[in-house]
Amino acid sequence: MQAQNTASEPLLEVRDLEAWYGESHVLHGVSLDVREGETITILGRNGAGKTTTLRSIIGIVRKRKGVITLRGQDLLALPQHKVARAGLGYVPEERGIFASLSVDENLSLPPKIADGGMSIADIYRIFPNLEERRNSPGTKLSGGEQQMLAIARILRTGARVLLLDEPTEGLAPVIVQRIGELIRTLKTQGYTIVLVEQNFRFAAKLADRFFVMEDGRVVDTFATTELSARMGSLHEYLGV
Ligand SMILES: Nc1ncnc2c1ncn2[C@@H]1O[C@H](COP(=O)(O)OP(=O)(O)OP(=O)(O)O)[C@@H](O)[C@H]1O
Repeated sequence: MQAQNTASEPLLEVRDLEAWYGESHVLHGVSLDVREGETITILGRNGAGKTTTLRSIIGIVRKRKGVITLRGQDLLALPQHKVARAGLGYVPEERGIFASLSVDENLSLPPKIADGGMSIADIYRIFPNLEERRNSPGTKLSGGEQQMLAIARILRTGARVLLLDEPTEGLAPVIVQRIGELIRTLKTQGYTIVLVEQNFRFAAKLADRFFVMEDGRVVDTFATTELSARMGSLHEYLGV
């Protein structure tokens, strides 16, 4: 069947994705898709395979099978550095900033992968707290500041599709709120966002659609408008 219109076609599509760490078969057929400008959230218990899904998309996990396309381009065939160049930015759970370098230095280092990356001035406009800390080394930043710096670094590159792994983990509620505002700002600027979250209440305010993972598979998907009707089954999947 023909697609009805191009606007609803996925920008990023993952189909029947399987992945392995060595001999350990971890993903058993993950299927999900994200449209341009959309925010999706991947939910699931610890060990369900959420992080592995992001790592497989970005190409850190190399032993994979299935289909991953971005704007129709086959990402499975690309070496990792070319995946980033296709316009994907990944913020890992461990944040990956340079601890010994200052905020300014961290923001000066990311490679440009596409046009439209934010300037350092743009970054400081949306992260005023980072500007106040611009000469502080990464080690001296709070968890929330580190998270913001990790996201800011990706925004410097020009990536328009952001894969964010548990950005709120371990952060105080007031900082979680700040991260939520930031993601909302990015959404209004047209970024496409894949958010892995355990904090369901946080994700509920941001996502357009949800994908629920269990044992290396997507077992449910629904739009935010269906959320209240799904609460019962979600409690079961997530054990919350
Ligand atoms: N480097 C690794 N080597 C071997 N097995 C791994 C590795 N990383 C994760 N796993 C296993 O893969 C499975 C999926 O883990 P993954 O980190 O993707 O889950 P997750 O849903 O992101 O959970 P969490 O919220 O705990 O990070 C788990 O069984 C985990 O133990």
